[in-house]
Amino acid sequence: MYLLRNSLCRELKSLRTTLWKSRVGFCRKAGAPEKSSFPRLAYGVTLGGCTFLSLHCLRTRKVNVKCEPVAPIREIPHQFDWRRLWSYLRPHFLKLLGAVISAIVVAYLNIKIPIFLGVFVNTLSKYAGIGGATVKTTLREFLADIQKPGFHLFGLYGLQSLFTFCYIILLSQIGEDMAAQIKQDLYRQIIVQDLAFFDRNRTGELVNRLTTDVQDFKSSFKQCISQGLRCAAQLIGGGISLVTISPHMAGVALISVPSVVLMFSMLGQSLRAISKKAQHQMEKATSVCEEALSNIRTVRSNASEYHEIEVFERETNEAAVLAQNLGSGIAVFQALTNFMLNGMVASTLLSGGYLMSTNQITAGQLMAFLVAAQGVQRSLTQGSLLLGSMIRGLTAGTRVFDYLAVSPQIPLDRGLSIPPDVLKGHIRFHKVTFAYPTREEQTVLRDFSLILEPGKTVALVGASGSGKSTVAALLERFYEPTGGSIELDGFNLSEISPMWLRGHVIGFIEQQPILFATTIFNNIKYARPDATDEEVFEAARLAQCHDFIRQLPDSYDTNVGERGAQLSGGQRQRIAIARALLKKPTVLILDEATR
Ligand SMILES: Nc1ncnc2c1ncn2[C@@H]1O[C@H](COP(=O)(O)OP(=O)(O)OP(=O)(O)O)[C@@H](O)[C@H]1O
Repeated sequence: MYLLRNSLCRELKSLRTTLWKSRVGFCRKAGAPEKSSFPRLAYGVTLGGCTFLSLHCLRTRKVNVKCEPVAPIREIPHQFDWRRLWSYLRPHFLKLLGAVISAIVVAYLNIKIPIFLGVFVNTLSKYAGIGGATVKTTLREFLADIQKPGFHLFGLYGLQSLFTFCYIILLSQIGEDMAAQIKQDLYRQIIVQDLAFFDRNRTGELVNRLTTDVQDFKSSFKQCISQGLRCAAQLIGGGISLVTISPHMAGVALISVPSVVLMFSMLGQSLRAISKKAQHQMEKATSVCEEALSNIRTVRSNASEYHEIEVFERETNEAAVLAQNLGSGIAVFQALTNFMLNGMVASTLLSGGYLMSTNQITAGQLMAFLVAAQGVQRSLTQGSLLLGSMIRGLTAGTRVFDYLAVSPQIPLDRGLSIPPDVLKGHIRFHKVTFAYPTREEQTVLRDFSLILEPGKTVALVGASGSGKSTVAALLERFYEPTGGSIELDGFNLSEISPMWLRGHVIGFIEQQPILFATTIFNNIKYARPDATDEEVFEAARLAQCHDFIRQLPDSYDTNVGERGAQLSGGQRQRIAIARALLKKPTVLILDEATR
């Protein structure tokens, strides 16, 4: 303990000396005269479990500005938000209209084609059994006769292909644009959320929203518009042409349609609930593997590989069972639909045969009727298949839109910034009370008061879990106090823009600093992308990491690996310190950054 304390003191002293030497650079940033600048440059609010004690816990004058208690995160809706969907579709309205019209035209042509096919077959059937005429006469007559119905039929086939091409290409463009926009909005929405949001939601789940859910939603949207629209139009049109060709046979054939529609709605409801559960479970399984893989060192050092495999297997098996339940539901639905549809065709043939035997309809009419009935049957089969995709899409869409509807309690860029000549770095915690939003029943700070004078190095000391990091987190405005107030140079922190505060005032080095999987140079520059190379090197020198970086084979271009895994813990911390120093912060917080 004693040694640890001494070594920490040494670290802090050396850092303080370095900072002292660099005071000129910091002064300029703060816009203050060079001589008096160091005091305002930094509070090293060193937050350590066993560091030396220099805690100012003062009861100070009453403040007027009172922080509002943190409101609970807004309840998110769980109904599909059609209005939001429309907001994404509106910019593509013309294309969507084009796609819808093309799909309807295709459906209309699909209805018309059997009728023209019937005429075509009737013309062909005239030549059945002609053997006495000369080949030449027969061919000429045949060509003259068949020309018109043939031209119509092939014309319709051509148009059908053209409009199919149109709606597919238009829907593909709309779907891709919309998915990209949703992804971007979702990412923008997620990344600005309060830390409480990230305390509540696992990374794997969030990544799932951005990838799988958006993908599912897009595919389902495209399918529903193209096939769904075509199915519906064909169903209606097919029904009309069946009635037109033969009302009697149509009556027999369409008898099963209402029951299929009824089944659609009844089964759809329960299938959607199963789908929601299955997707949630799949997400859970992904989170498990994401967490294990991203913390592979911890898994390995605890020899927990087999345990992780077991957990993953359990979660995926559960997901598979739920997915199978969904599949079974869809299978039952499709089997019933097929049975009804086949029954419909068989009864149509029976009644058609009878009508033909009594000369009430021609062979061409029966042919036309059968093709139209087949179209209706195909539409219903496709509709039942579509149902699964639609359920998946609606569930995924609901989850994506739910997240889009969540707004952060602490908007990132709203609030005031203190002019450089006013900014001194005087900090005051006044009777601060705080409980983490995810654990409201546990008060971490109660009536906590603290004054931090500019130019002082203050250490907070306390047992593990006593709230030292929490003080730093509140100063960073990661969370809002539930009571009391925090002031920076007399301004209530809750009125100050968090973005400005974190970007210009506070340099924060976390307890376990994380680096990005890029070069050391980029990691340091991350804090200030506009910094010059020299400034980056200078920050590294201040953090005493310049020398060891130079000794690495690729020097500043060394890739640090995922989360900085290819560096030692101490090296990671020093690079994180350099990153914080590059901002030339007015207040520097070291949360046991140099253990
Ligand atoms: N994100 C969080 N959500 C809920 N509770 C939290 C969260 N972070 C910390 N806590 C709880 O708040 C209390 C204070 O935690 P804090 O990290 O401030 O302690 P600390 O004094 O910095 O501890 P240490 O010296 O071990 O770093 C602890 O009981 C901890 O369990």
